[in-house]
Formats: sequence, C-alpha cells, structure tokens
Amino acid sequence: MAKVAKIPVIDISADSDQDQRQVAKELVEAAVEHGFIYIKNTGKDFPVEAVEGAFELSKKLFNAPLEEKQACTYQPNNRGWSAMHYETLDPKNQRVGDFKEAFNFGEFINGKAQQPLPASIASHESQISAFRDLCYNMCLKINTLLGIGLGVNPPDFFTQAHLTTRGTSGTILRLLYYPPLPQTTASPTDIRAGAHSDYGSITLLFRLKGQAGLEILTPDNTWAPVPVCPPGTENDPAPPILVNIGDLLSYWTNGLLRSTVHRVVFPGPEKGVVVEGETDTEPRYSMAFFCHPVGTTPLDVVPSERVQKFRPEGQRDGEPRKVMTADEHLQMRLRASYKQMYSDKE
Ligand SMILES: O=C(O)CCC(=O)C(=O)O
Ligand SMILES: [Fe+2]
Repeated sequence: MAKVAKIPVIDISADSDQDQRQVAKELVEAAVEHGFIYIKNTGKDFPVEAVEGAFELSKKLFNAPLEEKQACTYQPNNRGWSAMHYETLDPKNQRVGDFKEAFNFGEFINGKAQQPLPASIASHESQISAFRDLCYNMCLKINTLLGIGLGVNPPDFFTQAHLTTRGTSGTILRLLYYPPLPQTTASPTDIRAGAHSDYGSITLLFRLKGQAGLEILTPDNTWAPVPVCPPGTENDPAPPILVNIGDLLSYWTNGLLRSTVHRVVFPGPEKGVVVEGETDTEPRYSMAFFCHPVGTTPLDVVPSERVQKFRPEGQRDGEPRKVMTADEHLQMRLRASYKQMYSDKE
C-alpha cells in the first residue's frame, strides 16, 4: 500500500519580522527536500469565497457548448482551450493524451483578458482577473519568503524579477477539468495528467475536497498520493493551497530547490493508493497558477551564497552553464509538450 506524501504544511500569514524569517526558513527547507509545500489557507491571505467562485466559473466554462470552447482553441502563445487528449504530458508512457480539458488565461490588462473568452463566462471577466491578481500577489509573497530563506542579495531579488510592471511574462492561470474514466474503453495506461514537472518558477494548485488523483514521485522513486486535506487542515475553511517548485526556479537555483515530478491518475481501489475520503469516480476540477518571472529575466545562478556553493550531483566545478532568459526556458518546454502544434509550423 503506497504511503501518502509527507509534505510540510506551512502558515505564511505571520506578521512579525522574526516569525517571517522562521517561516522563510521552513519554506526553503520544504522546497529543497520535497519541492512541494502546503500553504495553510485560513482565509487571511486568500479569501475562501474567491476560490469557491473561481471553481464555479470553471464548471460553467467546461459545461459551455463545444463551439464556444472551440472558438477559443489553444494557441502557440500558450493561451486558450485544450480539448480532451490534446496535451500529452508524458508521451513516452501514454497510449492516448491526458484525460482532461484545460483553459489557459494569460495576462489581463486593466481587468480585460487579452484573448477570446467563451461567451458563457465572458461577463465574469473581472472576477477571473481578480482571482488571477490574488494568485499573483500570493506568489510575490512566496517569492519574497524564498529570497529571505535562501539569503539572496537583495532579499527581494525574486520578487523584483516577477513584477508585472517590469514587463510581460509566461504566467498562466489554468483551469482544469478531468471527466470520469469511461469504464467500457478503459486501459491501465489511461492517465488524467501524465508524469511531468512544471515549467515556471512556482505553481499554486487549488483542489476540491474529496477529489483524488494527484501523486508525486518521491526520492526513492515510488509514487505517493498527495491528499487534498493533510492532517491538521481538516477544519480550516478551505483546503491548503499546494505550492510546488517549477523547473525554471530549480534551474535558477542550480538545482538546490527541487522541481518534483508529479501526475494525476485514476487511483482505483485495486491499486491500493486511494486516500481515505477521496474518490476518482466523479468529475475532477483543479486550478493551477503557473508563475513565471518577466520573460527577459536572465537565468544566471541567483546571488545567494548557499545556492552558489551548491553542487548538484554529477556536476563538476567550473562546468559551463547556459544562461537563457525566462522566455527561452519556457519556449523550450512548451515545444516538447505540444509537438503537434509546433511541427505544423516548422
Ligand atoms: O490537477 C492537478 O492536481 C495537477 C495538475 C498539474 O500538475 C498541472 O496542470 O501541471
Ligand atoms: Fe503540474
């Protein structure tokens, strides 16, 4: 029987400087060891109604008529709707693409989307924009804490690199819908989201109580389910926000912060990995906020003694490191995930 992942739960709503330094330290240790952190949601940093409202909109969006969604089809700018099986996150191991639909929202300017929206949710444009802003602000706070915890000089180095006032970025709010598995055609390799690591700096993930499926690959190479409500959060007004380190931040910190591989499966009782109180037989909804630094940010190793002294396994001193910008890093990853789209164009 697989054990559930042991990911630390951290409350980042502390007010005093001393508490903040302690929280920053805990956050960095969790990022180094696990690459995943639960951020307790007591409603202080992130209003519970905003999360609930966004999930309601998500249901409306995915229930909208097909033509409405097709009119917003996914584009090379990483925005829009991707249909069932369109994305294949783990092409080597999947027979068919992911059992999911997704809708990516890029930046909003003065509350207005810079991409077509399905008519069914168009009147809620300002609500989506406000939710995106809440996510962005939470990411700035986490970036500040990571900077403090890593002793980066200046401590707001990461925060500055993410400021939208400094330019555009690849940041995306993604709504996800995973329908139940059609039992008649099911195959053991069917998967809701193939094994992958995220591309950006950090990801915020919102999930709904009772909906199983997310697993992380642990250092001993086994899959461990990630409960929506880990012990100690059951009575909070909302499940914690799950934060994970993406490839870009791992690259930027020379591998010190871990970008952990994860996937979304149909766990099923026969595989023995169901978290108590969670099920995979219902439709599943989740929301991810993929935070990226401003696109022109050069990803030279960050100015922190701890990071600069760190040597990832297998890397020798003085080995040249390719410095690319945040945008170049993202393009490299998108090309690998959406081969069919890019091969049409090349
Ligand atoms: O739906 C989830 O729980 C995770 C989704 C995910 O990992 C992703 O979209 O990158
Ligand atoms: Fe992911």
